Amino acid sequence: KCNRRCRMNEETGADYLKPWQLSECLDGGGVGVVESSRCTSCPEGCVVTSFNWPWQTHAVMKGGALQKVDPQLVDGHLSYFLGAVGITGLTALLGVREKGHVTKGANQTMVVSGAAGACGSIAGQIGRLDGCVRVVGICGSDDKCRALVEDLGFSAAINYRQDDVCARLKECCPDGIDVYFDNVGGHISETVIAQMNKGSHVILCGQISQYNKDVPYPPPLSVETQNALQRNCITRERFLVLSYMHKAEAALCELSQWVKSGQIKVLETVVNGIENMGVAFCSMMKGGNVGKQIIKISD
Ligand SMILES: NC(=O)C1=CN([C@@H]2O[C@H](COP(=O)(O)OP(=O)(O)OC[C@H]3O[C@@H](n4cnc5c(N)ncnc54)[C@H](OP(=O)(O)O)[C@@H]3O)[C@@H](O)[C@H]2O)C=CC1
Ligand SMILES: CCCCCC(=O)/C=C/[C@H]1[C@H](O)CC(=O)[C@@H]1CCCCCCC(=O)O
Repeated sequence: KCNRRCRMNEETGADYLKPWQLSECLDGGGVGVVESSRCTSCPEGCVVTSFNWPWQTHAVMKGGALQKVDPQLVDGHLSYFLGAVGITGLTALLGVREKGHVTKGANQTMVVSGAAGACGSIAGQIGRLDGCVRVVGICGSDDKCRALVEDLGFSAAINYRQDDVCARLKECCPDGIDVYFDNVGGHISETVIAQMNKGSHVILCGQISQYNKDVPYPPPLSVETQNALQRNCITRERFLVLSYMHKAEAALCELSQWVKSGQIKVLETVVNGIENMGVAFCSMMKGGNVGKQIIKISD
């Protein structure tokens, strides 16, 4: 079994995230301020983040398990450390840079699936900043499509729940597709790959449409799509952000500058109060968020 609901299944084959345990506090990415401390490296008042932040209003945590961050990097907007200037931004930036082969002046077209989610909304903007002349997003509602084009500067957006994805891709990508940032997998990705140019590149970021299925990661493709990859010399290599953490510091500086200068716009769906954590989590699992899903516990 290799699905990627790593926190909600005993055996996923992923070694980077362990399942939540019954009767133990749930955890996830979090950021906050130290209220009192016996740790010299994390004194009172400093801002810290962790991938294993307990879902509590207050928590006693080991200093060694926390990463100190500089609020100036996000102009005080601390939730950005969980998204655009955190693991999400790193996934988008390093995914594009390591696997996308985006080249300025090469007249490339990028397609992003899951484009209005946390990673996709940043990845498309990075594609544009790095030199793609056209960036097309695929997502699940007209409101999300509007946000991609009007707020984030995508060239076009396709609502996969309503539009004919194949026909709309042909319209929006008249020169074919050179780079595909794939967050979702399944039939959407097979439709995109069928329109990819010779020597083009798939950034295999995630396959969220397949995560509830009992299939290996990455999930198998149809024979037709495998043939298209081979015939057109399309690369499709597995990408995991944790394999590139030695590049994180420089990448976070770059993301911070782009966010502070407004060249990257950040979308967040913010829900207030720890009592709404469960509702927000379930909404996120159904695509209810535009940009990063954030729960604000306190000021
Ligand atoms: N490789 C790596 O190192 C990492 C990979 N990831 C992967 O990146 C991807 C995006 O994660 P992230 O942006 O944080 O998550 P989000 O939940 O913010 O966004 C994912 C989006 O995918 C869309 N989606 C969900 N189910 C389907 C489906 N069945 N078909 C089509 N679209 C669907 C949803 O929007 P809608 O359907 O409305 O468009 C949703 O908003 C995931 O696959 C995740 O596993 C994340 C972190 C690191
Ligand atoms: C310990 C910090 C984890 C940081 C990496 C990360 O963010 C991974 C998160 C996964 C989570 O389990 C749910 C997901 O959707 C995330 C991505 C998993 C898909 C990537 C698969 C890559 C691979 O295993 O090759």
